Amino acid sequence: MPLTGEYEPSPSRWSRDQAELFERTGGAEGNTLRGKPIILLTSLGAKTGKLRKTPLMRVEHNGEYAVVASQGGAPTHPVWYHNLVANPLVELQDGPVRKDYTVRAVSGEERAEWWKRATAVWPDYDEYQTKTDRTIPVFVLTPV
Ligand SMILES: C[C@H](OP(=O)(O)OC[C@@H](O)[C@@H](O)[C@@H](O)Cn1c2nc(=O)[nH]c(=O)c-2cc2ccc(O)cc21)C(=O)N[C@@H](CCC(=O)N[C@@H](CCC(=O)O)C(=O)O)C(=O)O
Repeated sequence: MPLTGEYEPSPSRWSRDQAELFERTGGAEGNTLRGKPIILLTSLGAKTGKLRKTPLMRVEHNGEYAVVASQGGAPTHPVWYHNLVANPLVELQDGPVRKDYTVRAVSGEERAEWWKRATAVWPDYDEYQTKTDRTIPVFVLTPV
């Protein structure tokens, strides 16, 4: 059941423009960052209940995805992190395919496994982790 609500564009122009181009073209355009594939995550705002759309690196394995709340190694989590904690039902669009997923934060061995997959796509995640004391959260999305 797709998420319903009013879309609230991100104040981050870079991310908003890519999210809107990706969605407008059914994932045919705006689908990479420095040549690496991205996905579009739609989450429900933890405070506003509005639909938030966030482009993130595409980390996929056997139909599940991981999203990494890195925000470039900033000292705080990206705000969308709080949406996934509060509302662990999201939509993820990969190319033209958009599906519903349940979300869970992973830790320990499972996180290490997904972290390896994530850095295989986007090696910069390792560098981001050296820039901050916070453990960068990794969420795994399982199709509903
Ligand atoms: C600017 C801020 O964005 P953010 O949610 O912190 O997310 C920051 C970034 O992670 C986001 O811009 C990502 O898209 C950046 N980004 C990646 N960011 C990552 O963290 N990881 C990635 O792998 C990643 C890849 C990527 C690829 C392409 C691209 O264009 C951007 C990419 C934002 O949208 N703030 C809103 C609030 C958004 C929100 O969700 N509000 C909640 C409240 C949440 C709460 O505070 O409880 C609500 O509506 O209720 C505002 O200030 O009004």
